Amino acid sequence: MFACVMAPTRELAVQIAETFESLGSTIGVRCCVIVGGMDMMAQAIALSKKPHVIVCTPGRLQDHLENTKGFSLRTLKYLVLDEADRLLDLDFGPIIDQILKVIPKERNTFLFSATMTTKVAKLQRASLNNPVKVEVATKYSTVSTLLQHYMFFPLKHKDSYLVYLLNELAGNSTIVFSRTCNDTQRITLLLRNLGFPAIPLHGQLSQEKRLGALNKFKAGNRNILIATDVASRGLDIPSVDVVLNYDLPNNSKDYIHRVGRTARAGRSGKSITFVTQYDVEVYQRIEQALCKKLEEFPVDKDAVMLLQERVTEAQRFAITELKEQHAGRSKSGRGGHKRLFNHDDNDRDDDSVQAGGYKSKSAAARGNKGKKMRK
Ligand SMILES: Nc1ncnc2c1ncn2[C@@H]1O[C@H](COP(=O)(O)OP(=O)(O)OP(=O)(O)O)[C@@H](O)[C@H]1O
Repeated sequence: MFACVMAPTRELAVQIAETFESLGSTIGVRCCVIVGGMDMMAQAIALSKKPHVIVCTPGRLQDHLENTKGFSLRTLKYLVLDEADRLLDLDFGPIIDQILKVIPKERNTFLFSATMTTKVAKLQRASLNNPVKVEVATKYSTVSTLLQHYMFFPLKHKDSYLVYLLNELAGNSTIVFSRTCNDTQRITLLLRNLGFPAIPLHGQLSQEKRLGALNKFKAGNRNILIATDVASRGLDIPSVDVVLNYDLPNNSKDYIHRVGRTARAGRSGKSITFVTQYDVEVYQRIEQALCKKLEEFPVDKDAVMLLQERVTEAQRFAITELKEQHAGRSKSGRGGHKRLFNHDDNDRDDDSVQAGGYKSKSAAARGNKGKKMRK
């Protein structure tokens, strides 16, 4: 083992491993990806073949260190932490501490992130000797090709504004960030009921579904990805035109990472952040961190209000469908399975998307009331 590259999400680890694999034959490097949600045994076999590089998420790496016979990091020369500030924070920190105890002190450590922690206690985790800091900018900066906007409206109209905006932006490849797994699923169902090609990505989907969603979005089969912050860091999808912050990010760092999913490598992109009466303070802190005031996105409020009736109806059906999914899960006797959404629910994505848009059971039951909304 030569190098270990760690990333906070499975999707990012897989992306990094794909880059190594595509370079592999040219540079003669064998890489192995070790992330949660995949078969431990297959990974153990891959590790036994002594790859030069492993790309991993911290939890699964720790799992292998503890349980896979013959596997250790004693010969490690390079440790890379991608999205290092995230890996060093409280969620992952204790696992990283454990891992660092079993790797050589004599090594090169690389920390990468668009936002880096200044907290000494966190940086101490990485046990650096003679560190060198390379900084592109001292403040949180975004690229000039990214046009950033906000929209301000009352909370009760949030879904109508989302639908209005997606109609306005039809044809663009868009990531919509929401705060919770449950709401991510609800918004997806709501949009599908209105004919939008939306697909969810969140931590309560199986690993297969998570990667499947990402691949469908990348391939353009669905051009609206509804995601939690699991998609906010590191993912490099060149086709993303727009980032919508349906819910505000928890802090300005997360804002930087989310909007960084568009306008990559010199391309242009757009971000629009939803601000309701309850979000003003957090939003102002984000603007302060950016050192700039964003422009309001122009909205035809009358057009938004005209959508309200159909959006309300679609909301009702989305809630019913969510309940159906929960009930289906209990009936199928998968009580021990702690996922909110079972595999069958998500398989419907393949079965039910037709040329005219998604047709759920509930949508089918109400006939053409669920007709396509997009222009
Ligand atoms: N020197 C370069 N010349 C041309 N393209 C580049 C160069 N460096 C990176 N790119 C391209 O820019 C895109 C973004 O690169 P990458 O994903 O490494 O960025 P990053 O700094 O990790 O971003 P983030 O951490 O915010 O996701 C990729 O598509 C990559 O191929």
